[in-house]
Amino acid sequence: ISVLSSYIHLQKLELPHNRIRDLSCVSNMPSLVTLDACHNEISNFFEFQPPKNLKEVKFSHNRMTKMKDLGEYLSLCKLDLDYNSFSEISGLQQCCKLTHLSLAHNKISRISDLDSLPLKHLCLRGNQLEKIEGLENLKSLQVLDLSLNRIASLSGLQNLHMLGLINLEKNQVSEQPDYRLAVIFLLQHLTVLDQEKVTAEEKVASVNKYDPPLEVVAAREHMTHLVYQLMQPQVLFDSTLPSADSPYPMLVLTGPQGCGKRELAHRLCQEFSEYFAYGICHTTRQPYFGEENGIDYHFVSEEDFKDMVHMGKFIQTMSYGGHSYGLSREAIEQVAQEGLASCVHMELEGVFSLKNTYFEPRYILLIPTQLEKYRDHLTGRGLYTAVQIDAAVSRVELYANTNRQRPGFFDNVIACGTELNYFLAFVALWELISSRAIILLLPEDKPLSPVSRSGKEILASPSLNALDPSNPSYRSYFTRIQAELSSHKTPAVSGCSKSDTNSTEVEF
Ligand SMILES: Nc1ncnc2c1ncn2[C@@H]1O[C@H](COP(=O)(O)OP(=O)(O)OP(=O)(O)O)[C@@H](O)[C@H]1O
Repeated sequence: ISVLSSYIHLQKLELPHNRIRDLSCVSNMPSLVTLDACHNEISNFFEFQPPKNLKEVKFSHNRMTKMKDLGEYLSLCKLDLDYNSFSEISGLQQCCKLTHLSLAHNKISRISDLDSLPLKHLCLRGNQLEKIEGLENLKSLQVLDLSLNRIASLSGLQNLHMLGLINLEKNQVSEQPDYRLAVIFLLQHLTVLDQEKVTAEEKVASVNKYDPPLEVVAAREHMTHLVYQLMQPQVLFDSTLPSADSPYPMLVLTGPQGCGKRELAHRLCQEFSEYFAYGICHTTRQPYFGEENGIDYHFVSEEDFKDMVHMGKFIQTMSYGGHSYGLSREAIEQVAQEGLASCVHMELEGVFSLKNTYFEPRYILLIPTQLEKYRDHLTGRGLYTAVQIDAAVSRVELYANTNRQRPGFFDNVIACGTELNYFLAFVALWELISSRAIILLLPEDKPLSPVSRSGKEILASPSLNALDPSNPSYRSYFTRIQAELSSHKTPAVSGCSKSDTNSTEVEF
């Protein structure tokens, strides 16, 4: 084809299906924009002077073995090198306009050197790849074909946020169970996987499998307990039986770990002992110093807990910090048989679960408003590792979000977080209950006030002690803040309001 050397104005050159070995004539075509030399016998890679505007090159089905630096081919946008014998990707770093690259059916065993490219389409079908690597920075990648390789894992696919189409057919990984759902979950913008459209159902199923929303987890958990319960001989829990007009009264205090809800629950049951008793949950964690079995929790082994689940004993369960927690039907029934309402505390997931049951508790959210103080408080307890503290603090936003996004999900919200706020939270709770704003279903004939003492006496109680679970009397901690209180007016803290004007950090 040396005769073509005189065609110096050529912009488009198509030479497919010949026996061409030498393309040096292209050096005389400075205006060339597209070059198609596929199905030839070329073994030299780009052996010609770079035409300044060369955008598209097709060299598929040739005999090339080694890539070289294409730094001078600055306009290159599309490069088709399928069906050659390349074993390595190299020399493309400077091709700052390369958006389409195809190297299908070569002998490439590693993805390399593509980092800085603005690639939108990449095809490496039919190579010898064993893992997905070197793609993390290809933020513009929209189409990726890695089919017919030896890829065994999906790792390396994360961060490809623009990817809409991927083909991983004929790799080991595509044989794995739930492979489709895993890919769809990793690549949230995917529309086509392995040449099949991704359906809306698959998208929902993938999220439900790998990051299920709280409702889904709760629904599954509820179903499990219900099925196990139905498999047992039926026992009538008559004190808590649902009835249309008066559901059994229950109060659930919820909020992140160590926010003070447990202390408030105990305190409430002390002060309103004619109305409330503490619903004792089961847990598989070890008791902290000062905690008593049958008062704070029923402390049980993992095995016993599992047995209880299988015997349908629980209304709800939850895993938190590597331990299991559960509220049993019997715990509630015991309180109910004494003619009392149950007061329990639990994490948000527990609330979602309870909402599936026939119980109709009132839910009060206690939310720390000042994250740093909450963190200090958890640290000061000396019970938690840094990871546990981070986890607890990070969950505050989950509570705040739930409250913001689901009006009415909690019956009341009380700000807490500092010791002073714990006190204020109690006062708020006390006011809510006294005014019957939350427990609407308590018997009307009982006068609603703290049974033992007046409000002032509660504050002045000498028996009250520090807020520290390792202290045996930590359930009463109010004296410690008395001094602080004397310099404050008792504010009217009510549900859904922020009690502390300085506490502006968490919006709920
Ligand atoms: N049955 C349950 N379902 C869901 N969450 C529960 C249940 N029982 C307890 N929890 C919650 O699990 C978390 C861990 O409980 P644990 O008693 O181990 O923590 P803690 O450090 O003493 O904190 P807290 O003072 O909030 O109880 C707490 O937020 C607690 O309210």
